Amino acid sequence: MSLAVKDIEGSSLRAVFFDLDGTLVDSAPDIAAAVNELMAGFGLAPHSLEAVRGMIGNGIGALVERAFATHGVALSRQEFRERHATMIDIYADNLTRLTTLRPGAAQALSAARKAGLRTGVVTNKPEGFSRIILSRFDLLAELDVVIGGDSGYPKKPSPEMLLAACRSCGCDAHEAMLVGDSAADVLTARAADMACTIVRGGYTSVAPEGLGADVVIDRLDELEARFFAACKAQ
Ligand SMILES: O=C(O)COP(=O)(O)O
Ligand SMILES: [Mg+2]
Repeated sequence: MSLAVKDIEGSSLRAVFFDLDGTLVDSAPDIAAAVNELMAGFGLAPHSLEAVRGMIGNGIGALVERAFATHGVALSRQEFRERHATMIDIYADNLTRLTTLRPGAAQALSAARKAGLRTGVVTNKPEGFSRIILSRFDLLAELDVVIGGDSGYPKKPSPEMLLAACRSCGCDAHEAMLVGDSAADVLTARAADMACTIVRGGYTSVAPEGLGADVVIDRLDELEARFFAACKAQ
């Protein structure tokens, strides 16, 4: 266990930031439906839900590239721009049709608030889409900050989005934790010198234990007893 996690278990935790896709929400079914509508438009076969889960986490652009590359199609810059725009249009109409909240997500956020922590979402998904999804699940009001892949910072695994979330919550990286589901999240937290917890069952091709996180949990509502309770006692 890293020094950072030992510290925050000792109640110096002031903020908790969550990844969105695969962490707070299971959005892969809507993303897969949109990707497959895009594929069909180009006469390409649909991808399985499992395959699409493996393409999520580095932004919609990376997802579009991977979806075509898996069919052996390399896109020119112009083709990429057009298909990315089409994907955005398709997905915009289907953000919460099949998407569900991951178990314990709402409980974890409200427990963090009750413990007096600042809260945020740091995701590679566009910020506007993220806000719509969070609002649909009544989570937007529980958040101090939402930073998306188009909010003006380099995407995860660059640490900038996470550091911007810290600034906006008035805390230091050592006083915060990132809760995520994938390698991108662990790399982002490491680059920001922040503790990282991974929740099982998200979108990762590597087993959660192999990602190098400080802590691995089964469900988000484990965060309360593990980390937030000590803050409440302060
Ligand atoms: O890849 C995306 O668009 C978003 O993924 P994230 O919420 O896991 O960062
Ligand atoms: Mg994720």
